[in-house]
Amino acid sequence: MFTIVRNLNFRGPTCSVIAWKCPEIKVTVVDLSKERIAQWNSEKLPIYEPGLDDVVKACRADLIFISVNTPTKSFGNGKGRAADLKYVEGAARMIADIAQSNKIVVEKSTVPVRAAESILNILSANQKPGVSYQILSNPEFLAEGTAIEDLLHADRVLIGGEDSIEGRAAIEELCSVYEHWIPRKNILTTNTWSSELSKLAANAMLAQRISSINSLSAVCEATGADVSEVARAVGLDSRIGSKFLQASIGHP
Ligand SMILES: NC(=O)C1=CN([C@@H]2O[C@H](COP(=O)(O)OP(=O)(O)OC[C@H]3O[C@@H](n4cnc5c(N)ncnc54)[C@H](O)[C@@H]3O)[C@@H](O)[C@H]2O)C=CC1
Ligand SMILES: O=C(O)[C@H]1O[C@H](OP(=O)(O)OP(=O)(O)OC[C@H]2O[C@@H](n3ccc(=O)[nH]c3=O)[C@H](O)[C@@H]2O)[C@H](O)[C@@H](O)[C@@H]1O
Repeated sequence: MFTIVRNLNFRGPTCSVIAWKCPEIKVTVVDLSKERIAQWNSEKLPIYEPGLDDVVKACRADLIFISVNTPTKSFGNGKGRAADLKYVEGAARMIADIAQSNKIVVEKSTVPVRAAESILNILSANQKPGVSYQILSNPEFLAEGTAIEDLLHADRVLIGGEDSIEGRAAIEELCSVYEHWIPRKNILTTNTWSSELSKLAANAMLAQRISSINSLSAVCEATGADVSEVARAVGLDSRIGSKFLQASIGHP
């Protein structure tokens, strides 16, 4: 999915929040799927959605967000484990094809570390004269069901980029969008690989907590302890914290 925001490109809930918080910015979502386009055009989603062709042809974006799906590979090396980057690579080829001026390409999809390098390789291999690229990593931390709340009151926004004059300028450009509603102190800037890895590390640590409390719930059953009492007692330790300590196969 691409979204052009006064010359930027974004994903669903994120771009809705940007459209709301940044009235001077024009937000346009682009998706390969006609069905998705129709959904964005439906009454449920409050943003205007022109067709993919028009947007691609008129692509004057300065910032382009790649927020495409990164499913688990279903064949080849890493089958059943690794992320399939074919949609990310397809999006990069599309950008290389349409770019007429310098672009900041923002990697919003959840990707393996150094995916930004693959994006840059694709863009560089198809680079036109007078067009240069900066790649930023800006992982999404929202959870489904609380997307808007997570976006509006994000604990932090993470932006990773190249440590160069151009890289830092690109980071600043993206910071200026988020600063419409996120306090600057909550916008973290890092190098590209730290940002990519932090997203995977956050997901892994959240999963570990659920996994640990679920294991403890088996111990509770065997011993007569009550897992919610244990979770509360453990979570009140400020070093541990109370979130993500609900044992279950998935709570509502
Ligand atoms: N959904 C969530 O709660 C979160 C998702 N993420 C990550 O964000 C990324 C996107 O996730 P979702 O939005 O849930 O996936 P999704 O599968 O719902 O949407 C991806 C969209 O990208 C479109 N697309 C694929 N290639 C394209 C191209 N070249 N040009 C234009 N559109 C293209 C597809 O048609 C699809 O509609 C994934 O990497 C996911 O891991 C990260 C955090 C939270
Ligand atoms: O990278 C992603 O895709 C997202 O993955 C998770 O989000 P998500 O999987 O949508 O939803 P969660 O709220 O994390 O819940 C995951 C599952 O764990 C369960 N859960 C959660 C918390 C808990 O204490 N116990 C528990 O069983 C939930 O019921 C749910 O079934 C992370 O929370 C997001 O920050 C991240 O952006």
